[in-house]
Amino acid sequence: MKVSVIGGGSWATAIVKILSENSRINIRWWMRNADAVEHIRKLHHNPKYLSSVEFHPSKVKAYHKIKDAVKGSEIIILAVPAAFLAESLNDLSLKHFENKAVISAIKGMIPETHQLVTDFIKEKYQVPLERQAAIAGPCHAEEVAFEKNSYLTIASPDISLAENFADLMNCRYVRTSAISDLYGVEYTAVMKNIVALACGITHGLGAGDNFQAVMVSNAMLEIKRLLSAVAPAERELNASAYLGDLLVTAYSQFSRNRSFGNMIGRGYSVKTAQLEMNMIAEGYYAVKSIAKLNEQWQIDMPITRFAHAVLYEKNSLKKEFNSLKNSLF
Ligand SMILES: NC(=O)c1ccc[n+]([C@@H]2O[C@H](COP(=O)([O-])OP(=O)(O)OC[C@H]3O[C@@H](n4cnc5c(N)ncnc54)[C@H](OP(=O)(O)O)[C@@H]3O)[C@@H](O)[C@H]2O)c1
Ligand SMILES: O=P(O)(O)OC[C@H](O)CO
Repeated sequence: MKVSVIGGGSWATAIVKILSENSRINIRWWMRNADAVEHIRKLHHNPKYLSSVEFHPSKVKAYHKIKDAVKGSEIIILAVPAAFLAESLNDLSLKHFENKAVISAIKGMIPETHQLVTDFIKEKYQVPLERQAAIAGPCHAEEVAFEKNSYLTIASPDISLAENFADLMNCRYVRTSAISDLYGVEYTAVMKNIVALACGITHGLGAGDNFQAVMVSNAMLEIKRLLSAVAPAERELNASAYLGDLLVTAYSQFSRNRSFGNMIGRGYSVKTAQLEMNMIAEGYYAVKSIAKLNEQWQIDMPITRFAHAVLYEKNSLKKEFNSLKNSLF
């Protein structure tokens, strides 16, 4: 089976590693960086992300032209930050997606349209949601590189697609399961990045573990209100695809969003924090989309409101922090 992976960052690299464990799969891997493609072809490592991971050339072929990477594959996995997805897929048209399953590994929203990734793919490339799935769960790329035990949940309205893809990703150190709650896991993934960013900001401002625990508990309630309003369904929010994903991002040393927020809380500008990070904090873009959508939804979202006020309204950090403190319980 041929599987295309779109993206050259940490998560794409981790996904290629996981899929390489499966003897049934050949991987066609696209990234925008031509030098990195050459490096992988010659030296079998991604030079910039998870560079210790080695790829077997008979299993993994790297491409710089996206049309070559998707040729003949049955599954396309999207693993670029949401802000760069439209640009990355620019050379593809409807025919490149015909009869293929599309799996989103992205935990963000399309900034220009404020769409979930699967809605964007449905609208632009006419791939119905039943042919799409999302990869969810608490799993940092860096830990995949070290083969630390991890759990992923694959969500699709077509449960057999979710189960089949979950089966492909199951390996010695990754255990997978399948659910049907596509929108639920996508919105949760977007929200947990916003929450981690806000946790980072408050930590940078001097808040401790006590406050963070209150933030995370309130965040679960914020997520619950959001999901009840925009994607009502029966779901187990304590499952690892929801609560677990929130916890790992809010607490892990590997969290980009938390680190980014922490720098903002310590007084860095957005530009400086982005330069310092060298990786993408999805939450930065997601805050803007969720705040915009909430102008219509009108859901009580104090943590999103706080992050938006600090990042986009340039309000006083201290004033916004005080107002956040008064909104939590
Ligand atoms: N990292 C994780 O542990 C993890 C886990 C689960 C889900 N995710 C999700 O996976 C998605 C990808 O994140 P990531 O962690 O792999 O990101 P990352 O490691 O920060 O890599 C960023 C990627 O974006 C590309 N990029 C940067 N600026 C760009 C631009 N202006 N135009 C086009 N491409 C650009 C980079 O290409 P160059 O290297 O060429 O600059 C690189 O391939 C995100 O939605 C994230 O939430 C990540
Ligand atoms: O945990 P972070 O902040 O690195 O976010 C990246 C991904 O969204 C993790 O799920």
